[in-house]
Amino acid sequence: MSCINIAKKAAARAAVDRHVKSGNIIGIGSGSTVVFAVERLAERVSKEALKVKCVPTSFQARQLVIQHNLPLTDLEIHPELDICIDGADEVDSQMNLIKGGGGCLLQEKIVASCSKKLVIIADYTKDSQKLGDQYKKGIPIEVSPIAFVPIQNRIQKLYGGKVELRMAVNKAGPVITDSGNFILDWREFNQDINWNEINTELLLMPGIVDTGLFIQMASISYFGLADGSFKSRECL
Ligand SMILES: O=C[C@H](O)[C@H](O)[C@H](O)COP(=O)(O)O
Repeated sequence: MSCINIAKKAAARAAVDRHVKSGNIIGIGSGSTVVFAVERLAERVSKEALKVKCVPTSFQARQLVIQHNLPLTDLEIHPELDICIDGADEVDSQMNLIKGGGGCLLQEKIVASCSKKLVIIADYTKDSQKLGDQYKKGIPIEVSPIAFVPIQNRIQKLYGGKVELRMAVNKAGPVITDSGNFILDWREFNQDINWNEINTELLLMPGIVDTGLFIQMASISYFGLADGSFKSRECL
């Protein structure tokens, strides 16, 4: 296993072992790190007869839950969750996150907002002082397809940097999210920005469905290290 995967697995196991209890309704995030969390959850369910129900945050998460024979539920049946376990593309020193590198952010944010606790699992490369220190692919912004050009122009004019439409791989045209929208990636932004203010301003722009900025939503982050150990950071 690569160092990165060893680290992802360590963070995922720590989160599942420390936070999941029998009876929990759990939000299942998206991405490659969450795969290790679902594996560990399935292991605990079979070994400890742990009773849990899972709310997926994406098509990928739903498939993962189904493949591991974990009980599925949704926000209509369980609008309040005990915990949501999810990955991140970057975590800053204030526990602000960039998410959506894999195209999932809207459903992740909704499920996280319904959870008592958002637990982030990530490898050591995601642990930053400031957003943009290490993650260079930009801040994902989910937009209604008809609005992508006006939003692109408005963000560049107001805040600078470069905003690009995310293009699909193995399909002509843009990435379409699980909710049928486009994704803009905002790169080369000013890192000393007040993310809370900017996020609020972005969310007020008609056409922006949501942003990959998760401001002060996470309760704790687990960062796996290359040797299989981990460290954690809690929200102050
Ligand atoms: O769109 C994807 C999600 O926000 C992921 O949670 C995030 O990109 C982290 O994914 P990974 O665990 O693969 O680094």
